[in-house]
Amino acid sequence: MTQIKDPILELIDATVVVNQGTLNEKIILDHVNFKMQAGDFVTVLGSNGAGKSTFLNVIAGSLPLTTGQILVNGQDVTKLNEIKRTHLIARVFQDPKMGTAPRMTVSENLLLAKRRGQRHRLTSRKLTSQVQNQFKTLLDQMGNGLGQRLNVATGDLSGGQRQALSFVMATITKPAVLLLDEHTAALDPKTSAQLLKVTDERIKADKLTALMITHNLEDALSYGNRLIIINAGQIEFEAKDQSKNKLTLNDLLEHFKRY
Ligand SMILES: Nc1ncnc2c1ncn2[C@@H]1O[C@H](COP(=O)(O)OP(=O)(O)OP(=O)(O)O)[C@@H](O)[C@H]1O
Repeated sequence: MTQIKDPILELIDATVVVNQGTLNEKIILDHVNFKMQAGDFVTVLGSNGAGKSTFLNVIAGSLPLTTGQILVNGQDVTKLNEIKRTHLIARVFQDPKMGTAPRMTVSENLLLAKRRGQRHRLTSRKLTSQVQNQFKTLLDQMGNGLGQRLNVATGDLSGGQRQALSFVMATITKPAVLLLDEHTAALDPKTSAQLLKVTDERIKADKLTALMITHNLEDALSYGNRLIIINAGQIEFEAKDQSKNKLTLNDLLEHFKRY
């Protein structure tokens, strides 16, 4: 008998209505039911305005649900705001400037990230050589010279290095759920491909549970064990494991023709 594992993330009838009671009232997340098991890596597709960021926003807690529930590791986090969810959920945005403090050095930013969700996280900026070495090892894995720039102000990094740092910061505490919001979209093709490769390696190595929004259909096919398409605030299509592996670019293009 196969054992059914408890989900890491669960959305139950998750709904967001904006401008309620006005002429502009609109359902932007429409009774979404969704579960992720440990190690699931879901690529998220959808046209502009489909509701992809809304989906990630409600999971992160930056947008409250109007009705419904969100559970992480079985804990009801529906009423917790974004800050109170940071020990469970980490996010990397499209803009390399988000998520890092420009005047702080690379290692100071990493130290803050390492202490995320802990009390007294601002007590000291001092780094032991052990922690410094740990940071260097992590950054060297990014393969873009970041490991040589531990004492450089983050604002002086290239966009690609800064985005790689944001990714390391988001994953350093092995969050229960990792949200990637088009995190490679602002990078040139080579840098983007490199960050995607290490993203995939880290998700697999640490068995992270991750959602990645992308507009790149090939990336959505190449990465992850699940793929979803959001339209009008609903999950309209889902493919998993073998059925995802069988999907082709043409299948996705056909799907998008309907919108
Ligand atoms: N706080 C809000 N108040 C009002 N409308 C909102 C709010 N947040 C999102 N919307 C609307 O909800 C719809 C979905 O937006 P969302 O940003 O989730 O789409 P998206 O799929 O991420 O689009 P894109 O690919 O362009 O980033 C859009 O029509 C948007 O204008």
